[in-house]
Amino acid sequence: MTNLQWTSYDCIVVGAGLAGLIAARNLQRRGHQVLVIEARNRYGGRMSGQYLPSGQWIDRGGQWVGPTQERFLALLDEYKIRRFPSPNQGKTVLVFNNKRYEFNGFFQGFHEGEVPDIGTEEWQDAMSAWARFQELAKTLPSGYPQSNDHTKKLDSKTFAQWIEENTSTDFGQWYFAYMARAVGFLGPAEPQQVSLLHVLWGQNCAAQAEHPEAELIHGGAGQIPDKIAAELGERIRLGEPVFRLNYDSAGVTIETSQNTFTAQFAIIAMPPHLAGRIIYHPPLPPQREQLTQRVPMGCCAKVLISYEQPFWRKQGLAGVAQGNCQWLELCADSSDPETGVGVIATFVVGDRYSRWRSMSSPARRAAVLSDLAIYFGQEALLPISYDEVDWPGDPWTGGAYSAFMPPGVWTSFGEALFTPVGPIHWAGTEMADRWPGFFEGAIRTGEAAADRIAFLLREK
Ligand SMILES: Cc1cc2nc3c(=O)[nH]c(=O)nc-3n(C[C@H](O)[C@H](O)[C@H](O)COP(=O)(O)OP(=O)(O)OC[C@H]3O[C@@H](n4cnc5c(N)ncnc54)[C@H](O)[C@@H]3O)c2cc1C
Ligand SMILES: [Mg+2]
Repeated sequence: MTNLQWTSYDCIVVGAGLAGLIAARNLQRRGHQVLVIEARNRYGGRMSGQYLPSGQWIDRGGQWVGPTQERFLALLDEYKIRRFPSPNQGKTVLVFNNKRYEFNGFFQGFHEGEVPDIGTEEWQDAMSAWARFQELAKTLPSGYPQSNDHTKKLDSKTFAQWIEENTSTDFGQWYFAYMARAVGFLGPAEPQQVSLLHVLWGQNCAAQAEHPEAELIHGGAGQIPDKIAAELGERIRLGEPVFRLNYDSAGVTIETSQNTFTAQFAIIAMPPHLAGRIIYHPPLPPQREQLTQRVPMGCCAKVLISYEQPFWRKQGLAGVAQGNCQWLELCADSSDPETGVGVIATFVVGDRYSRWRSMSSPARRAAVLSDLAIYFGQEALLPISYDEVDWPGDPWTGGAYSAFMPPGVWTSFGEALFTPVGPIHWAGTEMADRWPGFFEGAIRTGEAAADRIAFLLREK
């Protein structure tokens, strides 16, 4: 038997990630009685930071912000949190099929600056396919993918099929696989796992060309959850997984591992597959049940490696590297100029992750450092700290950076992603129609859920 709590709330928010915290804060600011229930013993979910003994911060979850992420920028301004440009002065390293290139440019779908010396045919192959990819993305209207003949056709294909049909060189193929795997395109995912429609949609509403990784945050994004939580005070309960939710037209009864709470409304603010693990009574509509069986999280670990200094700069390198090395396809300089410590953030993704995760901990570390040495030289072998964040192994997230849609999911079940069920409303970055998969998307869905509940409470 759990404890029945006699206070009844206007709204209970389940999940104290960024979306849930924003929803609860905004409702409380309007004078509503809210309660936030969080499974973990910390706030923030995928927004999570840590200070190292060197005084350097690292973001174990998300870290970057870009110029068109308006709501996130506004939040940073509101809490007077300072930003700095992501360090990118110097040459980018590309390693492709064991050959190493340095060039004064960068590509991430779009291309800027110098072209790597990869071969004209290879480069043209990638660039012309990229132009076709953008054209195809433009054929979709804005907003969530709707179901019609055109979208169904796109949703019946994997991204791997499209790559196969549209590129003719090894480099061209890798260019797109890298976009799906290393950069994300919402996921990330191996190209054969993700719907073509999903990556086209991601290109429209969360485009790399808008530079979502333009800036970093002094002290890290991980400081933000505590600031929002401070405003909510004792309205947040940590370490209480919600496992059951009963509902009817009058409201919800929510059971955690310790207590039972009641409210007029609930906002479930977490990735869809985790929302699907709660037992609902009565059962949710079949459409929603089917959806949450089909929305996997990206298979990705984040690794943060720090050095006494950003040593790569002495060699004229930017600390940005990309390529088809054995383990790491993307590395980014994440050093805060105010601490002087050098930090590389990198990711082990997809099938690489699965192989890597099955190795011993010393072997995993050696694997990451040996790839870093290929990109940046032998000094990479001597870090002052090494942190792995195994998001797929974390039961309260289940992967990184976010969920993605396999073929057929958007057009058959997509609507259930955002459709409320009686007093139950949904939030979380996965259901944003602008910057899904990013902090910005999480904030937007938290704000929208709070607006809707505030409106419904006024109507009651
Ligand atoms: C490695 C990594 C790198 C990323 N990089 C960036 C980046 O650079 N820039 C960017 O903008 N975004 C980035 N992201 C994405 C960003 O972190 C997320 O989009 C955002 O934090 C998601 O917030 P959310 O509130 O929607 O979900 P979450 O943060 O996942 O919050 C869900 C919460 O629900 C809780 N929960 C789950 N089940 C239950 C239950 N049964 N009962 C109670 N509570 C429960 C969880 O513990 C969690 O706290 C990254 C993410 C990762 C993991
Ligand atoms: Mg979060």
